[in-house]
Amino acid sequence: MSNLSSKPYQIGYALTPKKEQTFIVPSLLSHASQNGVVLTKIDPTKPLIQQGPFDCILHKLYDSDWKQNLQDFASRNPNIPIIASPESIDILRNRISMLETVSKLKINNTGVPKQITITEVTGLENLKLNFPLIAKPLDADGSETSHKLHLIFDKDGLNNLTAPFVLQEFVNHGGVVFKVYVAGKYFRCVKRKSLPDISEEKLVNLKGSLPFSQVSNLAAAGGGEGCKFEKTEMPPESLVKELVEGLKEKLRLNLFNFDVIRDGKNKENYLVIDINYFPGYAKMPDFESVITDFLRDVVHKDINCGDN
Ligand SMILES: Nc1ncnc2c1ncn2[C@@H]1O[C@H](COP(=O)(O)OP(=O)(O)OP(=O)(O)O)[C@@H](O)[C@H]1O
Ligand SMILES: O=P(O)(O)O[C@H]1[C@H](OP(=O)(O)O)[C@@H](OP(=O)(O)O)[C@@H](O)[C@@H](O)[C@@H]1OP(=O)(O)O
Ligand SMILES: [Mg+2]
Ligand SMILES: [Mg+2]
Repeated sequence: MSNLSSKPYQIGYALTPKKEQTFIVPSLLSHASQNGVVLTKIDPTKPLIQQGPFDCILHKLYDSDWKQNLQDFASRNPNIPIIASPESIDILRNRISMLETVSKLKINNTGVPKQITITEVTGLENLKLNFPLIAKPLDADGSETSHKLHLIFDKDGLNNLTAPFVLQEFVNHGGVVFKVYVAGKYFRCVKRKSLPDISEEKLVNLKGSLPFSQVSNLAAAGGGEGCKFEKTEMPPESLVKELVEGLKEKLRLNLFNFDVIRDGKNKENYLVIDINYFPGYAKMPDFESVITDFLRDVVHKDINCGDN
């Protein structure tokens, strides 16, 4: 189906200023408009039903007024797709529910690191986890603090953390993380630099904790430290595909990415460590055509966006 000779599809978007800056770029706008897709900014503080008309809504905002605004729009316009339903997005805003989805898939050789939630910072003596650990804020709500993680080398490193947070076992994985970007029918796995392995010998000399933030973004452009990074094999395509299909179905989401690491102790085993709603697609090659094709598929109902 083509709309190139008829009216273009109107996609309303509601994004944070940061997301708008990185995603709504001239190359996307021009590729989309050449292919019959126009992206129009929504004012999230005003009723959606008074804006538009839209053929589809694309958003990454979480506050309750916005959710109400979306709901009012959806009940009046049940046939207009919304990317994505707040209920699905909320699953990814909590680092426990996020990874529970992976465990439920029960895919061979694929799991998540051992992790527990800490709601108060007392009584942390008998943790059934092995050091080193990573502390991650429980809420993955897109704030700067939600990306502030700590490597914890010993018991002392557990002091001065702000609850609630997740304590996750650090898994040696050869310093490379695989990021799998999903946009509807499309997916692509890329390599990024990650934290280096921590051997038992090294761990003896490491004390307390070490803060870090968005380590994989630092190497988004340049790759890793030369040869070893280049030589790192990608995970099997069949496994990536199974994860993509499983997560799309369980989460009822079409726009997300997830981080996967290969267990250094057992190289058949893969662990999913993070899933993000509507990540930084502009870092992906051909992102303009991938996103435009996806939006056209959604308007054509070739892709189901959930409830409406
Ligand atoms: N359990 C783990 N074992 C080893 N390395 C890990 C583990 N968890 C996280 N990492 C490393 O820390 C990085 C950041 O962790 P994570 O992806 O959970 O944080 P984030 O702030 O949600 O990241 P993003 O920017 O992708 O949203 C990962 O990309 C990986 O390099
Ligand atoms: O652009 P946004 O503000 O959505 O930031 C997202 C960021 O994209 P950007 O680095 O291009 O900005 C993503 O990076 P990649 O995984 O794709 O590398 C990832 O960190 C998401 O978790 C972030 O979303 P948040 O968790 O903060 O809501
Ligand atoms: Mg991550
Ligand atoms: Mg994340």
